[in-house]
Amino acid sequence: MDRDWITTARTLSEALPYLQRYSGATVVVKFGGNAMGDDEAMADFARDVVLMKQVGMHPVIVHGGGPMINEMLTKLGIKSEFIRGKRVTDKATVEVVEMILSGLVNKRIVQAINDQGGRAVGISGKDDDLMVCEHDDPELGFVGRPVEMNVQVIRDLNEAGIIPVIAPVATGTEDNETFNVNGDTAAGAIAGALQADRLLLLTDVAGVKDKAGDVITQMSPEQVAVLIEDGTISGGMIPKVETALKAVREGVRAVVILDGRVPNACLLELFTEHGAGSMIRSTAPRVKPHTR
Ligand SMILES: Nc1ncnc2c1ncn2[C@@H]1O[C@H](COP(=O)(O)OP(=O)(O)O)[C@@H](O)[C@H]1O
Ligand SMILES: CC(=O)N[C@@H](CCC(=O)OP(=O)(O)O)C(=O)O
Repeated sequence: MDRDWITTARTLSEALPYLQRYSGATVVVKFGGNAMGDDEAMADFARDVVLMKQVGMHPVIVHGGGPMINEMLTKLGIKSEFIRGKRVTDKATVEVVEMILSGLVNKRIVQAINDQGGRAVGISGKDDDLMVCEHDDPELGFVGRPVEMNVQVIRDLNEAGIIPVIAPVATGTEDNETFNVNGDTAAGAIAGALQADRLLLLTDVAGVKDKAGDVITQMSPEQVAVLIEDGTISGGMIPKVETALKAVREGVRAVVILDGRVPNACLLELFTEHGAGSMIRSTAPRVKPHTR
């Protein structure tokens, strides 16, 4: 028989313990704008997500779209800057953010999943008051810090066989304000509220790197604090690791930061022993998040 088929059958067979372990598991996947790539890469990602659902997991997709927001802001002549990995967001900027994230990016992912035979529904943090925010830091403007999570809508979609695709835009606690939420922060808050089994943060690097540039495969919360303090972790990696720490404190079993540009990144992480990237697990007692 053709050796390729034998290898395929063996690979499927070797996946059995992982399929059993993750049956019924909730896995929140943060799909970063830099990890998205072209239509083919998007289709690959979508196929992994549909496969996860098919084998009995509950994948929940929270996406970013920073590069797409940058492109539109540049076209419109609106300047933008980041502080500790978060975009300073004024009124004009938050309108562009909502348009790009809830519109363009969200629907592209929804369509890609549906094209692979899945049933995806796109929502934002505003739908059913999923994510209610307060101002994160006054100098960031309309950047939200989630303070109340209402994740029943996600559970309902999961149970109905639907894959939720969530844009990180949220409602404020007063005046119907719209908040721009960092995609990692939103994914962490959703994973915490769902008490997810895994949070995968897909990005454009192989994982969190140490001073020498080598990926750190397992990290403790104490180690992360030191690496931020001494500047080894900077820019967009700061909200990622801060999210990871908060999520494990809130009860997420493990968070993995990995390269979403690698083909079948999610499947490699979940269904093989070749899981790559940096894993952060809790050592501290769990703190229940505020959730409905
Ligand atoms: N210690 C580090 N290890 C890996 N990446 C780092 C580190 N410190 C800063 N970074 C930067 O963080 C980036 C990932 O954050 P970001 O660009 O916001 O990704 P995404 O768009 O996927 O959310 C990497 O491309 C890298 O430039
Ligand atoms: C507050 C804040 O920084 N919001 C992000 C939201 C999008 C995002 O997080 O996109 P990536 O995951 O692709 O970086 C922004 O405006 O870029």
